[in-house]
Amino acid sequence: MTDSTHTEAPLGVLFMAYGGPESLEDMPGYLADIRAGRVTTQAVLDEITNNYRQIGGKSPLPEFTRAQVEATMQELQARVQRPLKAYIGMRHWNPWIEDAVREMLDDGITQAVAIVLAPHYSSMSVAKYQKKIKAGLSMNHGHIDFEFVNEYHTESGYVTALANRVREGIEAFPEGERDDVHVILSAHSLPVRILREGDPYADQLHESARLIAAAAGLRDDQWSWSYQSAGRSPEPWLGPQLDEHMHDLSGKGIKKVVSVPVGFVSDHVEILFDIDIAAQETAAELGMTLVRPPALNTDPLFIGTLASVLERKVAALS
Ligand SMILES: C=CC1=C(C)c2cc3[nH]c(cc4nc(cc5[nH]c(cc1n2)c(C)c5CCC(=O)O)C(CCC(=O)O)=C4C)c(C)c3C=C
Ligand SMILES: [Fe+2]
Ligand SMILES: [Fe+2]
Repeated sequence: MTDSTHTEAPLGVLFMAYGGPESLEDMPGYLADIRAGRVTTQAVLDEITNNYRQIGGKSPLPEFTRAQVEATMQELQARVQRPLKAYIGMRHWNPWIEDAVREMLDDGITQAVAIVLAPHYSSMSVAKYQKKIKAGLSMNHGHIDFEFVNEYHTESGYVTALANRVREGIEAFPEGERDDVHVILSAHSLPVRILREGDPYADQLHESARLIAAAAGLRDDQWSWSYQSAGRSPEPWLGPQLDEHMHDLSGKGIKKVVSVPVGFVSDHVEILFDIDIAAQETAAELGMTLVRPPALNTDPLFIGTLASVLERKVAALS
């Protein structure tokens, strides 16, 4: 296809992420959005604000997202003939997805690809981001042909990058101890009801975990699965939770642990507080050594994965 068949506007590339507060003053509004109108008690607000205070008073997620977008766009534009333009939209905070969509319409974008910086599909995550795109289009009475990346949990670059993190974590222990090191792969918990609803989230996570463990050359008894960061709502959430799982492993005599969250692609509060502070406290109580290698952030293998899945969607539009 020649360039003359395309409109003059570039092809839009919309990157979506969870969003994070840029200061502690943002916390009430941020939580109100996440909790979708349900009342947040002062105690919960204070607890979560304090968690953010301990990781530096703001979320590093917006900054990591911008760095991931810049790196991915460089690689994607080098592979694709058409001019591209990147947009960032967050689900729970500024810059909102709906505003990014309005900007795309203002720029005259007619075709776009969209991706969430979360590799696993769920009706409670990726589907909600996509609904916000549709809401943005409808509130602005506009139309853009979108191709959506739904998931990328088995992509080889993503799997290899995390397997490298696993090995890096194990190698943090002295050589003679490495056979005794146990690897915990984890992801954000969701309410148990998603299983009855046929949601693919749990299956996709387990598939990623098996591939990562195999790529890292782990024995079956050398790794296990756990959920983390369950929300504060009364319904049951998928488990085991990281804290109880660590107690269980400790009871079996495991005292050296590497923690690799596989559902998050950058460092933020669910890692920097829930693992680096809360789980480290549990480890200290249990006499365990816990090593947590860095998240994927701008790892070239991960950025290559994002570029590849987006490239396929761009091709589907051309
Ligand atoms: C797969 C689903 C989810 C991912 C991934 C996820 C990432 C994520 N979450 C936070 C911060 C918070 N999440 C909170 C609640 C919450 N999170 C999810 C799902 C995912 N979050 C759910 C279903 C809920 C419960 C919402 C509700 O209705 O109550 C909260 C609020 C406090 C709490 O309930 O714990 C915070 C804060 C970050 C930073 C993040 C990173 C990508
Ligand atoms: Fe969340
Ligand atoms: Fe959370």
